[in-house]
Amino acid sequence: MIFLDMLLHAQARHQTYLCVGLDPDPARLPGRWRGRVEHLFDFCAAIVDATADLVCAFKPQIAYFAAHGAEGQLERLLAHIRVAAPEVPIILDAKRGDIGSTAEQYAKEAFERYGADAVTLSPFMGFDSVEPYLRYPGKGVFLLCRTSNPGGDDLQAQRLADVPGQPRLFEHIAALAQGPWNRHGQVGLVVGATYPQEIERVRAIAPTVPLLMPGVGAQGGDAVAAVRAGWRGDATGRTTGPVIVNASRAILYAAGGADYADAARTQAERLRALLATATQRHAPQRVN
Ligand SMILES: O=C(O)c1cc(=O)[nH]c(=O)n1[C@@H]1O[C@H](COP(=O)(O)O)[C@@H](O)[C@H]1O
Repeated sequence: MIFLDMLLHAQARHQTYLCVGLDPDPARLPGRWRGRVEHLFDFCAAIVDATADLVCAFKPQIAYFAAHGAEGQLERLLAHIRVAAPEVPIILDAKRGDIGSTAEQYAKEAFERYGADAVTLSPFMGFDSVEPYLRYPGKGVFLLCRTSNPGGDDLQAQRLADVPGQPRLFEHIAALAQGPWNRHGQVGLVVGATYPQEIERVRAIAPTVPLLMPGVGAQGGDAVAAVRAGWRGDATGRTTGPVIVNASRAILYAAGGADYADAARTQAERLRALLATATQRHAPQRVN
């Protein structure tokens, strides 16, 4: 199944906009696993098992594994998600961006080595740095647009004097993602839940692309405002502009002891319910 269909199907089936980010920090592992890199997989797999029916995506962050030479555990984790939650798409958070020949290798890593359904990318180097990922039919890419961090403004809010209307950079990225860069419906955007006004603006420019919205929980973003700004549906409640709200630390480290997976589930349930209030008239349509 292609990424977008998987996403909409998981959203409808699990009645959720929640994505759990898998960012395992060895220093924050529970109990006797604390500081022990060899337990990154065990920790994340338990989180996956505890939350699989509450999410529309999982988003493993590659740096949390690569920093410790634990890519093998990341491979095992993706394989585990496939078995434990075959209906849930996996967004590999890698934020790659490089010339075409190198991008081909990164695309191979994301889609062939790890078997992800989508990947996060920086659009900074232009379309030829994104195109190698789009050669994988049905796979998704999420371009950084208006990121969740305050420093995102440094570049993303700058106006482009040579583009008609002098849009801000993030607005121009949104227009590219909705239009010329999105030849086969594979492109989405990353917009921080910390900036609902900018989400509103991005949605006006890019009405149908999926929006990945990190920044709730630890970064203090307003989850409900973000969904209200980003989600679009028709009169029947069918999603026409999907949103995916990511939370990592708020769920992973909801408790520091043996009950960490139960606590993660409780947090995920709370956040899922909160997100549902944002589109109360139109919960994702249920499918079997
Ligand atoms: O691409 C991302 O996922 C991303 C983009 C962005 O603008 N801000 C952002 O926080 N992220 C990622 O989303 C996750 C947020 O983690 P928490 O703040 O713990 O929920 C991390 O994995 C970040 O790398």
